Amino acid sequence: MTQVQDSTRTERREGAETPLIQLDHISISFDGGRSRAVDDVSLAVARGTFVSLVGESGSGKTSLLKTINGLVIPFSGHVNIEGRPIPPADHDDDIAAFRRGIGYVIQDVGLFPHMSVAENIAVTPRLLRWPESRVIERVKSLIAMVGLPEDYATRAPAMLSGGQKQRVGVARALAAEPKIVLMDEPFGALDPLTRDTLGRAYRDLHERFGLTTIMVTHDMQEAALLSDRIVVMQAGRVICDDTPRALLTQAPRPEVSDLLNLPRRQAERIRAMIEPEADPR
Ligand SMILES: Nc1ncnc2c1ncn2[C@@H]1O[C@H](COP(=O)(O)OP(=O)(O)OP(=O)(O)O)[C@@H](O)[C@H]1O
Repeated sequence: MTQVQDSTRTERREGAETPLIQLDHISISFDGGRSRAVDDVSLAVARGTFVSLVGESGSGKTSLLKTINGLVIPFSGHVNIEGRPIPPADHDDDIAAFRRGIGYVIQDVGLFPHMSVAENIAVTPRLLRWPESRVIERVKSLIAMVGLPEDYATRAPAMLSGGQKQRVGVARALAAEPKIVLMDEPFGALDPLTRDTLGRAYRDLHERFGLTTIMVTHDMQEAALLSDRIVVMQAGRVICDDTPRALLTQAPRPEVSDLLNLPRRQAERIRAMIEPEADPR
């Protein structure tokens, strides 16, 4: 898990079958077409792949992510999941059912404050009218899988730390056995150690459940350590789409190098504080 993901695994997956998620020439505009937050982006994601969307603030990552669960409607272009278009936004029941099939984890996890941890995790299975025994079993196993003690099931969200809330958020997103999980800066508000631990725990769940995950992150190290594929966006366009290994070993364009090299430059600056003679500036 702490290793850079092997590119051969991704290539095998990418070639194996029809993409689970297909974005074709997606453009997004919030002002009726005068400007574009996302500009003609196409992306095919094979089943089982973990993709990170990275890029500077305002580059269109969140907007693009939200087209996959229909929270943002593209100005032009098509989104297909398993070869089918997503239901129209005005078909309330269809779009609600469709969204229940996609896990969604956001930075401010948005747990229902009046519900316990277990009740929060159970929301979607109950909406889907799972038998209660199955709901209870699922909640119990997810609480264990995300690394929370069993007796936290009855706690209110207000009694949890940020990292614990985020674990509940992950459990809730996985509760109804989605095939696809979308994550928007899921671990962004956490301290670096918790962030690393939770990221690796999530990657294990991604493998275990055979998920297809798309994660927006600002952290290139996190993207490199967790993903099979990194998509770099700039000003609404994709400027790079490759495996972490390829990105780290080949010479990408300068905008991408800047993002990739930041952790190394920071490490060098810290080293220079300790050993002034090693100052790279
Ligand atoms: N609901 C909205 N209404 C108007 N403009 C929006 C809306 N959502 C996003 N935008 C604009 O679209 C552009 C892309 O925003 P988006 O949130 O997708 O970028 P991002 O790469 O996810 O940024 P960040 O990393 O800061 O979250 C920005 O210029 C933003 O201001």
